[in-house]
Amino acid sequence: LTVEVKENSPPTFSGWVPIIGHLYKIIGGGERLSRTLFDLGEECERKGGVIGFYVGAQRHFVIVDPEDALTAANSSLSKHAIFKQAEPWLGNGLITSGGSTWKMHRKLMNPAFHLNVVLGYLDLFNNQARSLVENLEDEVDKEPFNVFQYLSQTSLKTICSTAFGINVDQDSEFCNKYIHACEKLIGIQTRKFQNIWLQSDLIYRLSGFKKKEDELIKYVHQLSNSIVQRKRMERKERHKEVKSATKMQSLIDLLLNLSGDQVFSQEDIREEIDTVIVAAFDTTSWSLTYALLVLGSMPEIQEKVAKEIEEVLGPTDRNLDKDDLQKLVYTEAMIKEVLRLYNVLPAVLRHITEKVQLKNYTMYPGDQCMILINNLNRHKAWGLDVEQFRPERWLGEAELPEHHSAYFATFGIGRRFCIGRIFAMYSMKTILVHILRRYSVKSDLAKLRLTSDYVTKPVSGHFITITRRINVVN
Ligand code: HEM
Repeated sequence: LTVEVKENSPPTFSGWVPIIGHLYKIIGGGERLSRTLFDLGEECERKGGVIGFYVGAQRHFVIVDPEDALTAANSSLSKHAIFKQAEPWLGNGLITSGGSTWKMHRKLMNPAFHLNVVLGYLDLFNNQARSLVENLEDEVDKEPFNVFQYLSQTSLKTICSTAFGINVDQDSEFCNKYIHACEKLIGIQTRKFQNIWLQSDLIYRLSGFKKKEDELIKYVHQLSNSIVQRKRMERKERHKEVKSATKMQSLIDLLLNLSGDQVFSQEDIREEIDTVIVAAFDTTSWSLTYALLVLGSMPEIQEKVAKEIEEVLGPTDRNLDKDDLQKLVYTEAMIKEVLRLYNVLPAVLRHITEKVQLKNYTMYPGDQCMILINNLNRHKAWGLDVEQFRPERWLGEAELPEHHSAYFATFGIGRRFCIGRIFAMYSMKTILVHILRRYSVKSDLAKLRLTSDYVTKPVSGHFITITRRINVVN
């Protein structure tokens, strides 16, 4: 009835009890999970950067030490047990797979996320941003509203029209239901992980969760199936095998070409589409929501961004191009600072398959590992003002911590870092510029309360108001 002490074990998180370990600290809903993640991070920092957290007898290494985090992320590429819950939905897509499948798929899919491919989507980013700004007209000078509802539609339509080449602009109702279904699925699967009795097939069925989950999965698979069908038909009509050996093909063309070569099965393609869609739209739209919340509460920063936009784009309503994106340095710094302080994914989670030597401790096969992004992003190496929202820190190398890849973990760290990072940055920048060119935003960040459904999201305090800017061209 004691913790099994393996060689080189880290200190144990407080509150361990026999048999269940710390399990009782995660049972419940999202706010409970959020609280525990926060406590884990705090205690881990106090105890030197690595601690042990036990879900029953299952040991988790909780890591906030940047050097150990990088070692762990690079030497353990298999995903944590929580991702098992998502397999009926995402199968063996990039997020859930490990080992040789992940290695092969990642290598083959990398070219579709290359900078030049993303730059080729700029017109589509602009189109989606324009249509968002038009839709936001309904909210001008009105009561506070939930901007996530608009941003999630835009982010979903953006990923569909770019990486998958299909236009779902007219299907707003389907998009709404799709977004809602993904949110529900992530919620159900996180609760299943937290509340261990739900992991019994019998109880899961009896609780009604299984039926709900099956219905939701059937619904979301409609989109990936229809993407494959539509694209296959299009290609047939055009007699066009986009056999380009170049790096410039969209993800759907790349996947369909690989299926023609028998490298990817029909199932593999569907799983990768489902994976990329949810990985892209949910993270991006919450990050944009946080950006607007921050700007709405910090008028001086909002005005600096607006001024830069006017200087770079001039008094026109034109689309942003590649050069504009490069010139918008303060806007980019502001987005990075939002991502640093309001990271949407709380942790990088891994399953340990081989012995891994950290600085002072050893992880063994069968252990799980939880690298806390929030704590890395707020490491003392950022300086005394680490908690302060200060975009200027991104404007010169001198202000950034040395080796800052491990201190900025919002997109993950090590070899499994986010494949869509460039896509995310460019699409978010385009959307924010279009919004801020036309509107001023107001919000009250002090009221923000967060929860964790694996994705960190607000439960309250996230509504904004908008007014039209004076002296803007459009
Ligand atoms: C602000 C937006 C985003 C954030 C904060 C974010 C964050 C992350 C994080 C933390 C990981 C996990 C890394 C790990 O497990 O080590 C990840 C993985 C991934 N992301 Fe993103 N992401 C964002 C946007 C996107 C976009 C736009 C796409 C696609 C266009 C995308 C596709 C993926 C995929 C497919 C993976 C799995 C990669 C792998 O394991 O090889 N993400 N992302």
